[in-house]
Amino acid sequence: MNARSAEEFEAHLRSIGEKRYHHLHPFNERMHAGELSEAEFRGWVRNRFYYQLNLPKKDAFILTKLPGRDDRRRWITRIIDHDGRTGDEGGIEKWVRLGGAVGLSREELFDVDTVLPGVRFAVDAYVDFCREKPWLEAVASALTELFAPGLLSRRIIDVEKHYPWIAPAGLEYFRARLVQQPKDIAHLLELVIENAGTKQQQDACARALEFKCDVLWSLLDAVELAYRKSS
Ligand SMILES: O=C(O)c1cc(C(=O)O)c2c(n1)C(=O)C(=O)c1cc(C(=O)O)[nH]c1-2
Repeated sequence: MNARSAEEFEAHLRSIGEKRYHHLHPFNERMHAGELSEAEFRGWVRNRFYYQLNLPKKDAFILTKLPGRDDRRRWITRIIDHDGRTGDEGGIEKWVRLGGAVGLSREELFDVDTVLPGVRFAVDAYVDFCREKPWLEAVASALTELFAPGLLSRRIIDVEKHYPWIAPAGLEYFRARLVQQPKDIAHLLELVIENAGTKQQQDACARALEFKCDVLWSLLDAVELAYRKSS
């Protein structure tokens, strides 16, 4: 089979997100409708923090595999965006502030032994995927970011509207991501579309994106199951 054209390939990748991205998950739908209890919201922030903590690690695995210096120079900004550097607190610290806004201490957030088993399983699978797979597939697994800006914009609006007990300053993480994400998305698309030259490589990238949709979906499944009863 022939490889898809660049346009067809990108359209195919986007069609996967339209069907399988976690904006469709019932937990996210309830978040946007204002239906989450405080315990559910707090449970999400606490468990999603494990994902946040692991993003720079999986990006570091990918960094070691990227063949070109220019791409490594661009990729390394993803690690700094989360870990921060002098004068820039970074995304992990912003998530700690979100934790504070929903009543979670720094100690509770960093106590990763209490992360839900399903969340740990999903996030660890993502890190392992990025450690083990060839760089093209590992990079492609981040393509869920293509669909994040729409979700994040809605999240900022709907959380401010429906959850007045959360101080708006706690949402700074999401506002910062909206500024940072376009450069990440441009780089991801460039790397994947220019380097997946064969049908087999394109299919492997599509499967990586599907796998990542499953990671995000499973994370929310675990949170939904654990906290729904306590509400
Ligand atoms: O809140 C979200 O819905 C959401 C989703 C995703 C995503 O689609 O993977 C990311 C983020 N946020 C995010 O903030 C982020 O920094 C990020 C990095 C990555 C990645 O896989 O490299 N995904 C995401």
